[in-house]
Parts: sequence; C-alpha cells; structure tokens
Amino acid sequence: MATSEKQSSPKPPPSPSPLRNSKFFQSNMRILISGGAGFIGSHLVDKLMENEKNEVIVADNYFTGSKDNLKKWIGHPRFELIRHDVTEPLLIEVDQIYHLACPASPIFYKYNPVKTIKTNVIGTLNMLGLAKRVGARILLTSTSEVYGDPLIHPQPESYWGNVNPIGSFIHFIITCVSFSLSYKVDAMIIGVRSCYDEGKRVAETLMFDYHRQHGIEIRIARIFNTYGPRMNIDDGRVVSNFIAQALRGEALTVQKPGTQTRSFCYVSDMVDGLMRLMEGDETGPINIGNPGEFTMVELAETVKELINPSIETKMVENTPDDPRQRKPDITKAKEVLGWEPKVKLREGLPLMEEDFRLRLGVPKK
Ligand SMILES: O=C(O)[C@H]1O[C@H](OP(=O)(O)OP(=O)(O)OC[C@H]2O[C@@H](n3ccc(=O)[nH]c3=O)[C@H](O)[C@@H]2O)[C@H](O)[C@@H](O)[C@@H]1O
Repeated sequence: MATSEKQSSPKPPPSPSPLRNSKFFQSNMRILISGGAGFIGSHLVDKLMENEKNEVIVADNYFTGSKDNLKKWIGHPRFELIRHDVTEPLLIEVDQIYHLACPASPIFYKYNPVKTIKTNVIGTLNMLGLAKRVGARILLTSTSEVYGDPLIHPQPESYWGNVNPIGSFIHFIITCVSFSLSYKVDAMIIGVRSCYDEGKRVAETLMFDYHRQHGIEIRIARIFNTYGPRMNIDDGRVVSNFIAQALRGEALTVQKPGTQTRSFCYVSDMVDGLMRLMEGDETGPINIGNPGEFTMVELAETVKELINPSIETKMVENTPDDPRQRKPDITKAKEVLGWEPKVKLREGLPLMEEDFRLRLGVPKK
C-alpha cells in the first residue's frame, strides 16, 4: 500500500481490555470525567450516576472545581474521586473519558496562561494516551472560542475562526507601564485570551491526530456559553456576575460596548448534548449551544426585570479581544444527535437565581 493511502485510512480503534468480554466480568461502564468537580462536570456526573450500569471516576485538581459539587456522591460504591492534575499522566482502567478539565472563565484561565495552555495541550495528550492504552472512547469539550472574534454569523462547525494567536501586545505594554507606575500586577488584566482559544484549538488537532494515527474513538463538542446552578459565584462570567450583583444589590457591570452578543445554554441541555455525542457515531466537532442570542445590555435588562428591578447598570471597561458576536449554528447537532436545547433564558435564570440565593444567604422577598 502507498504511504499516502496508509496515512489517509484511519486505523481501527485499539481493543478494550479482554476482561470486558469475559463471562464473569462485571460489565459496568467505567467512565472518567476530568474536571468532574467543576460546574458542567458535576452536572454530568449527576446524570451519569442515574444509570446503575455506570461507574463514575472524577479526576480534578480543584483549581476551579469543588468537592462541594459532588458531595452527594462521595462514599457511593459506584463513584470515585481523585485529586489529580491532568498535566500529569493518569493510569487507570476506563471505557469512556469525558475530558473537561480546564478553567473556562476568562479571569481564571488568564490568571496563569502558561498553566492553561499546559492543561489544554499536555492534559489532552495525557487523556489521549490513556484512551489509547485502554481502548477507551474520549470526548473533548472544546469551545466556541475556537471561532475567536467570528467573521461569520452564526458560526457553523466548518468555519475556521478568527483567533488572535498572541493576544493583544499593545494592551500588554500599557499594562507593563502601569505596573512600573503602581508596582501592582493585576494578573487578570495582563492576561489575554489566546492561551485558552489556541490551547483548545491544539487540543482539537491532537484529538484528530490520535484518531487518524492510532484509531482512537474521538468525540469533540464545541461548547457555547453555559450557565446554571453551581457556577462559581465569583466566577467572573457574565451570567454569574449579573445574578450575584442583582442579589447583592450592586450595579450590573456591563462591559463596553454592551452591544456584543452571546447565546446562553442551560446546563441540563448541555449535559444532554454531551451524552448524546458520546453515545452516537459522529466524531464532531459539533456545536452544542442555545441559538437564542442576546446583547449584554439585553441580558442585564432581563436579569434586572426577573431578579431586582431597583438595581442600576453601569458601563465598565472590557478586556482585549472580546468577541463581538457569538451564536451557534446547531443544524448538525439537530441532524446527527437529534438534539436541541429546551430551556429558554427566562426559564433558566430563575433556576440559577434560586441556587445563588441559597449560597449567598439571600432569602426570596
Ligand atoms: O461561559 C462560557 O461558556 C464561556 O466563557 C468564556 O467566554 P465569554 O463569552 O467571554 O464569557 P463571559 O466572560 O461570560 O463574557 C461574555 C460577555 O459578557 C461581557 N461581560 C462579562 C462580565 C461582566 O461582568 N459583564 C459583561 O458585560 C463580556 O465582555 C463578554 O462580552 C470562555 O472564554 C469560554 O471558553 C467559555 O466557553
């Protein structure tokens, strides 16, 4: 066979452990979730644990995740929690891997950009290495951020994106000057988005290279802005910020210009989409998101109306490279997964409000 033919035909997947087909082997599905103590990960754990045939193993370093999110499962015979950083190899026996591990909020992933890129690159390599060794299927949660500041709207999976690979240099210089004046580093300001955007783009490349070169069964989801109960209260993302501010009676901080748009997906819809993708035959990438699109001013108005009509909004500075618009084209998800979101923003926000009220100790009026 010619070399080019060899390269173009993907290898068959590696065989799972022989024990899996053994007559006396307990045939539970062992599922690893990296980042399973986080916001989306912990909701995925809840759903997977509903099936008595599933054993769920969570690996998390608790940088943004928390044991609190999993407290109802700790001690359960089908559940295991490992403190583990995916930048180190993990040697366990599993059938499926949901690879979610990576901070997703800009203030957290910009805090230590080198670590963020290591998590996306080395972390994904380690998860793929594990998938190869044990013959597991692996799903990567990629992101709508791979489209950068998109020049096509809405964004289909075929769009290659418009990402700034080095972040904003001018902004960096300004920050350095202000540093020398004030002797104070604001790590969140210095940070730029590229560590996350480009990190996830490399992670997608690695997934496809392992698929073509080693026959690994891969699935890639491109997640669009997700919200719901258990988001970190000081997570820094817009929905959690607005809800927390509304409950604390603080002005809603709309970052300029306020006309930028996002499309918000409720977490139960997201988990449903991820599980359908894992169980289906399509590798992806597939957009999973809610196409309902809102400007940040509209979002602020909605939060105000639903939670606290007496609060004000204030315009504040934005961070560099903030995408001006974002809305998923979900034609592919509808066709190949039979999936579309069910929860509208006006239905999801009150569910999140309830959770935030409990955690902030703000009773309902
Ligand atoms: O929530 C998510 O799923 C996504 O969050 C971030 O993406 P981003 O769209 O920038 O999310 P936010 O930080 O929530 O910002 C959304 C918009 O709200 C604005 N914003 C944010 C915070 C705030 O207090 N006020 C405000 O107006 C931002 O300027 C931005 O235009 C991550 O970079 C994505 O990878 C992740 O998938």
